[in-house]
Parts: sequence; C-alpha cells; structure tokens
Amino acid sequence: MAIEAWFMDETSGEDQRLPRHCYPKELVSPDYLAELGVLYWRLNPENYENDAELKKIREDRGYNYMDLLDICPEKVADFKEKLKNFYTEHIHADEEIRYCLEGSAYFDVRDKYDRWIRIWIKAGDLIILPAGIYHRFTLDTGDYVKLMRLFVGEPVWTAHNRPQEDHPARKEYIKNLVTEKVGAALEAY
Ligand SMILES: CSCCC(=O)C(=O)O
Ligand SMILES: [Fe+2]
Repeated sequence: MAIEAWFMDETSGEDQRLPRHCYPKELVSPDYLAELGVLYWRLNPENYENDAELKKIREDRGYNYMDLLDICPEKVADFKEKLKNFYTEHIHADEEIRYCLEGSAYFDVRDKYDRWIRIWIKAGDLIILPAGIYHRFTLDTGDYVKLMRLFVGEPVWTAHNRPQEDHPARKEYIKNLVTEKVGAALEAY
C-alpha cells in the first residue's frame, strides 16, 4: 500500500496530533508527492540492520551518515520546545531523509499552491523531503516514533524558518518545480 497523504483542513483549530482531514477527505497520490520532489520507499523495518534494499538506496544516494532517534515525551529532553520547533514551518539546505522504524508521525509539506499536505509515516516508510521544501513535523496521537536519520557527509540539521524566499536551496527548489511543469507541458503538447 502506498503511503497515506491528504490535504489538511487548515481552518481546524484541532490538536496538531489529530489527522485534520478535509471533509470530504482529499487524498494525495504518490505521483503528486513525486511532483513536489517527495520520494518514498516501503521497506521491512525489522530488517534495517541487514536490508539490501536500504543498503542500495544509501549507496545510490551517498547516505554515509546514519543515526537513530526516539521521539516521545519520556525520551526527549526539552520535549515541548523541540516539538514546537519541529512544528514550525521551515526548510533545510539539504534533503531531509527519515526512515520510520517504529511508531508513526506526520510530516506536513507545502504543495506548489502553498496548501498543506499531511504525510503519515509508519514503520517501514522511508521518505525524502527535497532541500528547500517548506515542511514541519509532529507526533500523532500515538506519541511515539523511532526514526533513522540519513545524510550525505557530516549532518547539518539547521532549520531555516519561513520566509526563506532568498535562500539558495529555496530558489533551486522553486526552479526545479517550474522546470518540471514546463517539461510536462511540452510533453503533453
Ligand atoms: C525529527 S525529524 C523531523 C523534524 C524536522 O523537520 C527536522 O528535524 O528538521
Ligand atoms: Fe526539517
């Protein structure tokens, strides 16, 4: 099954840990996520230490750095503060690569019309957010996730909060979005 993603009800004042579906639900396809540069694999989370598929992804994309992160109120120092930062809309200069090994959580990304899409990651979901995409992160009501973080070289986790229209990674991201659109239009012609 493909990863679950949907357009969020942005008018709702509900808890950020709730799904916040629109009514009726508006699901988002993996193709549309790919158009935004969001990539996704479903792997076997029980086998992450000897997984040939994961090894290949890491080799192909140069992810030589790896660490594991448990996120839940009991295990994270300054939990409230951290979660608040994760849920503040931001970009990075590099890809954000997260592999969910246990539990579940939400990544919200902005689409090209600035709508929020909520992506529900569960055990086995590996997602890559491209550099320069506006996003944020929250736990769901399960209040627990175990994540593998991957990176090319020495990791830089710096978050640049919106607005970042002059950031090189943002400009590059927008340029690629536009190029893709023109490419698709030419193909259709
Ligand atoms: C802890 S993983 C997700 C939060 C996030 O967007 C980030 O770390 O930049
Ligand atoms: Fe991030």
